Amino acid sequence: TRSTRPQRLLKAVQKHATRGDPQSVISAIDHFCRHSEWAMNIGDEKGSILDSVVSEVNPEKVLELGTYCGYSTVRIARLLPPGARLITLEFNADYAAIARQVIIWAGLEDKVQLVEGASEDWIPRMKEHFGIETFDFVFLDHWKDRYLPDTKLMEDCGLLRKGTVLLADNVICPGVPDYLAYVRNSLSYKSCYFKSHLEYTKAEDGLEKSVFLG
Ligand SMILES: O=C(NCc1cccc(CNc2ccc3[nH]ncc3c2)c1)c1cc(-c2ccc(F)cc2)cc(O)c1O
Ligand SMILES: [Mg+2]
Repeated sequence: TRSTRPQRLLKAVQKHATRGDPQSVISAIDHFCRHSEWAMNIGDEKGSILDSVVSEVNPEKVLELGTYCGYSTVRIARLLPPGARLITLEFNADYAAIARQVIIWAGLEDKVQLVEGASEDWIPRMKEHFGIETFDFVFLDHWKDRYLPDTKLMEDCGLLRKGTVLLADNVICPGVPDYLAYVRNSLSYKSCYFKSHLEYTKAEDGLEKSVFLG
């Protein structure tokens, strides 16, 4: 049967990127998505904003909600200091299988733990299962109707500390209005918007950066 888009994206990485070279993996995926098939990676324009926020935070403990093919996982993990750890959650088993291979091709498997399952099942288990106290940085890029409930769940589970940075993709397109209203009106967050474009297109999109104030 016909291959899937994630399978074709992985093939492009294995054909054009150099093993162990994260930047070449990023470039190969961006080239594939611009010139062959659009895919819902954060992309190079929003990806540069992600890079600057990660570099500013310099996190030891990172949570990513929504791995997809591992593009943003690679973008984040390549910037982490030695000993830092990224846990990435992916509900879709087919996406997870591709992402594992992309992360290995980039040579970042030692920094990344990819967990298959739903955020609502795994967020309450972060402490006992992964020995995580709190996260320094959380990247939200999963189902858009889960951003708000999962943020509240992370608060309730004590996974956020004074200064934890949340960065949310797609706050304009597809949009996460309930989440935006919450982080922008809550006294527990300092929030700001980074205007950009939907990956590989001219449509408006952006990232919302929200610092938890405790
Ligand atoms: O919807 C999006 N992404 C989320 C998503 C989507 C599908 C499947 C999954 C399954 N993965 C999953 C689910 C639940 C989970 N719980 N915990 C982990 C976890 C993981 C996740 C998205 C859409 C567009 C977009 C599409 C079309 C268009 F025209 C414009 C824009 C652009 C994006 O950048 C996007 O990020
Ligand atoms: Mg996204």
